[in-house]
Parts: sequence; structure tokens; C-alpha cells
Amino acid sequence: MRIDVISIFPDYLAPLELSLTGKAMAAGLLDVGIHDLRDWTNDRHRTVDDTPYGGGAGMVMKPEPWAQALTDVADLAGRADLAGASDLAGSSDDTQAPTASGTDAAEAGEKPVLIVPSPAGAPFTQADARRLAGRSHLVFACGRYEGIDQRVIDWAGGDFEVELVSIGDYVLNGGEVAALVIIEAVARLIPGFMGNPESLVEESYEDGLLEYPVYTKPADWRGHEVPEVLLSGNHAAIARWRRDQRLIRTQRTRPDLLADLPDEALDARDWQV
Ligand SMILES: CC(C)N1CCN(Cc2ccc(Cn3ccc4ccc(-c5n[nH]c(N)c5C#N)cc43)cc2)CC1
Repeated sequence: MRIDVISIFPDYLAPLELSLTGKAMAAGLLDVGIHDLRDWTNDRHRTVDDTPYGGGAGMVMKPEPWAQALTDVADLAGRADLAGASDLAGSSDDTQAPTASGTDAAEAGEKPVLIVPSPAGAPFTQADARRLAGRSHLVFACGRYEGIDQRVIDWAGGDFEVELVSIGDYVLNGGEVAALVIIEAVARLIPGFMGNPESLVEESYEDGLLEYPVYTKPADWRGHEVPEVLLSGNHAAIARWRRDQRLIRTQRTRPDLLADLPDEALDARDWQV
């Protein structure tokens, strides 16, 4: 998979080089290009914003730099000679060979997905992460100010599959944090990304239930003891206890998730809180 991120604060995306994402890049599972939108401006002040038509507070991001940046970045999956890409770990120069997936996708005519974090976006879910993990080229447009001129979104539909997404019902100052969240949620689902794929199976939101509580040594910590069943060695009882804990936790914290589950998933046994 290739991921490109365009932002006026490219350093915001530096955390992608850490931990698993960094390892995935080094392993060639993931190619990440971080781009400064100002590289596609033509004036001395590298201007990316202007006052809003119709008046109102704040500034709006100009369309032309975005259109030029997106056009160049869309080609990246198929070409390695484009300047402006400050590719992260695993390939610091611009001559990085395009990833097979990226090239194949471009040749196969698969459009890159343009993900535009926005307060007006559709809620981003685990199902979206799973879906996007199957794509070859994701491009993130990280806006700032009052947002990006709407005509960019309308224009981009020709070369991209455009998705406006929101990571939650709270207000951020820009799209970079959302891009980091979405990239982490997606990248960890790329085959080979997580050391132990088993750890992806019983996860919150994967099957509609929150995960069970976890414990480690010591068995008695400041008078708080580990539930006895977990020390019993009875794997069937442990599995049943964990399942019950997931149901109890979900009912307490996210009853809305229970409503979406098929009856057979709710287990006839007595687990109600
Ligand atoms: C002046 C007056 C009337 N109002 C002023 C606030 N306006 C809404 C408004 C609010 C903040 C921003 C800042 N911003 C710029 C790009 C950008 C991308 C994502 C997000 C974002 N916020 N929350 C999320 N879950 C997000 C995601 N994903 C925020 C972004 C942009 C726009 C509405 C108008």
C-alpha cells in the first residue's frame, strides 16, 4: 500500500515513522509520502488561503495549490520521478521505486482514494478501516483554517474516489491528527503488519463487542487480585468468562453496539449486568 499525505504542517505526520508504521515502511509493506502543500504555491509568500466568499470569520484554503498537489501525488503510485515527495522511513530519497501495489493499481485503473478529514465528514469506523486496508493508494488532504474550497472536492472526483470523513464529534484545528488516526487504524490491518494477526481477531469493534479486561503479574497487586478463573487453567471457562466480560462491558459502555448485533451473538446464558 502507498499512502500520501498533503499538509501545510508536514512535521505533524512525523510520528508515522515510529513504532509499527515505521517498521511496516522499512519492511516494504507500506510506502508513505509526506508533502508540504506550499510546495505547489507560486507566490513569494507561498500563500495557501484567502478570505471566504459570502463573508464570515476565518480563511479558506485556495483550490489551485490543492489541485496541483493532488494531480502530482495521484501519479506517484505509478511514477517515482516526481519531486516534492519527502518519503518517510525506508526510502528517504525521491527516486523510490513505486510500490508494486501502487503501480499495479495505477495500471489496473484503480483510482486512489482521496480521504479528506472534515468536521462535516461521515463517521470513520472500523469497517471503513477494513475497507481501506484493501486499497492500494490512499491520499490524505489535511485541511486547515475553515477548510478546503469545496470545488477541490468536486473536481477531485475525476481522478480519485473521494471520501469526507470525521474521526469524532468534537472540533479539531485541522486534518493532520485525523489522518494519523485513520492511517494507524488502516495500516494495522494490512496483512503482515501486526506481528501476531491473532491479536486482530477479538478486538473492539471488529465483531461488534468491546474487548475483555486484561491482567498480568502479579496475581495480587495492592490488594487487587486477578479474577480466579484466569488462574484456573480451564481454557473453556476462561473463554466463557472473557465472552461474558465483552458482553457486559459493551452493554454498560456501548449499548448502541449491542443493538446492531444479531441475536445469536448475544448468547443465551445469563450474563446481563
Ligand atoms: C466561524 C464559524 C461560523 N464556524 C467555525 C468553525 N467551522 C467548522 C470548522 C471547525 C474546525 C475547522 C478546522 N479544520 C480545518 C480542516 C479540518 C479537518 C478536520 C477537522 C475535524 N474537526 N473535528 C473532526 N472530527 C475533524 C476530522 N476529521 C477540522 C478541520 C474547520 C471548520 C464552522 C463555522
